[in-house]
Amino acid sequence: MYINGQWLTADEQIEVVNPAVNEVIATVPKGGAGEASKAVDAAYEAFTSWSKKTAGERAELLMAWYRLIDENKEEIGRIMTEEQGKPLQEAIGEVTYANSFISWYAEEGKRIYGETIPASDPKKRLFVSRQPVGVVAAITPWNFPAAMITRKVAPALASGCTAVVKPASATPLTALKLAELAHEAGIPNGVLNVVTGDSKSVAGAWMEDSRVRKVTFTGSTEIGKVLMKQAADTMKKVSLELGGHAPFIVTAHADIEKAAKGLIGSKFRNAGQTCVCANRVYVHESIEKEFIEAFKAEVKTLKVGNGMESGVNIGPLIDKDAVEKVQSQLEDAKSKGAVVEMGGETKGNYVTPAVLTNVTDEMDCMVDETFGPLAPITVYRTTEEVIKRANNTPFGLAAYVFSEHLSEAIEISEGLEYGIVGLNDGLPSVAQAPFGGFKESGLGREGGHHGMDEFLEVKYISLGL
Ligand SMILES: NC(=O)C1=CN([C@@H]2O[C@H](COP(=O)(O)OP(=O)(O)OC[C@H]3O[C@@H](n4cnc5c(N)ncnc54)[C@H](OP(=O)(O)O)[C@@H]3O)[C@@H](O)[C@H]2O)C=CC1
Ligand SMILES: O=C(O)[C@H](O)CS(=O)(=O)O
Repeated sequence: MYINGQWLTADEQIEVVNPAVNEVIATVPKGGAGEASKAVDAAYEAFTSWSKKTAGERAELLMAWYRLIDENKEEIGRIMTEEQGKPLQEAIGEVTYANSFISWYAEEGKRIYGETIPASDPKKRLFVSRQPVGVVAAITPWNFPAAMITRKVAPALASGCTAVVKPASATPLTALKLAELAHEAGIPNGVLNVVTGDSKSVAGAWMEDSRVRKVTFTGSTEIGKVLMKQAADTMKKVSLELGGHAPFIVTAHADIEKAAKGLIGSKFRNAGQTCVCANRVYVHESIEKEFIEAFKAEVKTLKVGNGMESGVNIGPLIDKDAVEKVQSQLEDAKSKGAVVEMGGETKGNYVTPAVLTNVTDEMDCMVDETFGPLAPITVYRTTEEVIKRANNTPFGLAAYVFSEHLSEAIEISEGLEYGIVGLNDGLPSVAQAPFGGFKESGLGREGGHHGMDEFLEVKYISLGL
């Protein structure tokens, strides 16, 4: 654990397992409520001086961190592949993606503008400023061990906030490496703290602590709801990036090859373990066979294996529970009439990319988040039908539409109840754009100037002359 610029241990340890080979590769301290509170002490103490630095001074330190991360991206990538499983090139790509939040927010921190408001009383002047909220608690998932941390910590620190971070227990090593580089970059003690350990004890202590003014979480909707309820006791600001169930719509006017490649990118990134992965595919009946053949041809090119091997596209899932969930959805779909066109074989934590056809909305994979390499394809007939079916879910994070017909594409995009729409684009996530969901996919946005607002309080100053 990295608290107040110090590396701390604990009596108990948490084992870190390489999902590719199911072997323990490291242990990290199992912190609890005591360490959690110590981290808040440090962050609270550091807040005064850190928030009084100029945005330019904070930006310089963030960019020093950025440069060290960039210089070490291969090493960080290897750490990530070994603890999370994603192929090395994809892991290095995530480090670059994670770093883009640091560089983007280092600059954005210099643009936290206020405003003056014309007074209705000539003897008054009205001002509005935006100030850092204070100590931020960030709780992050295992599927993007670097990006889900910097997507929170970069805007928090750039705005003048300080942070306490609890990474997923499955993937703490990446977080600790990022902390080591932050220390080396000269980010002052207490500004960034990383506590590894029992999530309920660590997060529980943070949620009860009134000094923590903001909680930002990425993970399951189930845990997001727990945190939202806990936040109410001390009225913390809340940002939640939760589960998804993305529809992927291929219309009669789609560029078939572009759609097939777009689905490969959306569905099989991180072996299907992202909250914005296509989870159900709706293909217009008129192009069903043509699209399925094009998609299967692309799937055949995917290589499954240990992420450290060159040329591997699909690594292992995070653990056996994840494999069992995919297997369960596959068996359920088959029992309800789905045809397995290819894939779905399992060995250890590996699952070969599966393509299902003859799918109906009653199958579990069309309702529950898969978080694995399973592509269920169903057909639709009208635009009205597909919008209705695509929206028939409690989730609302990402959706995809492939159509070369402008008015059709706009009509569907506008009709979808989702925070992110990939229009002829299977990979929409970038640092400069707002990422977040409608409905039970979350609250708030990360990325872009919207993502900075999550760490700011608006203050109105009325000056009597
Ligand atoms: N919208 C988005 O951007 C994303 C959403 N997700 C969603 O998250 C799920 C998969 O990720 P996964 O990591 O398993 O999600 P979880 O919600 O189980 O875990 C996320 C984080 O929350 C912690 N946590 C678990 N239980 C509690 C608790 N009771 N109180 C406080 N913190 C807790 C975990 O710690 P520990 O590891 O120690 O248990 C981990 O750090 C999927 O539903 C996926 O869709 C995932 C990534 C991105
Ligand atoms: O954890 C996730 O799934 C990420 O939010 C997806 S993305 O931002 O990397 O697209």
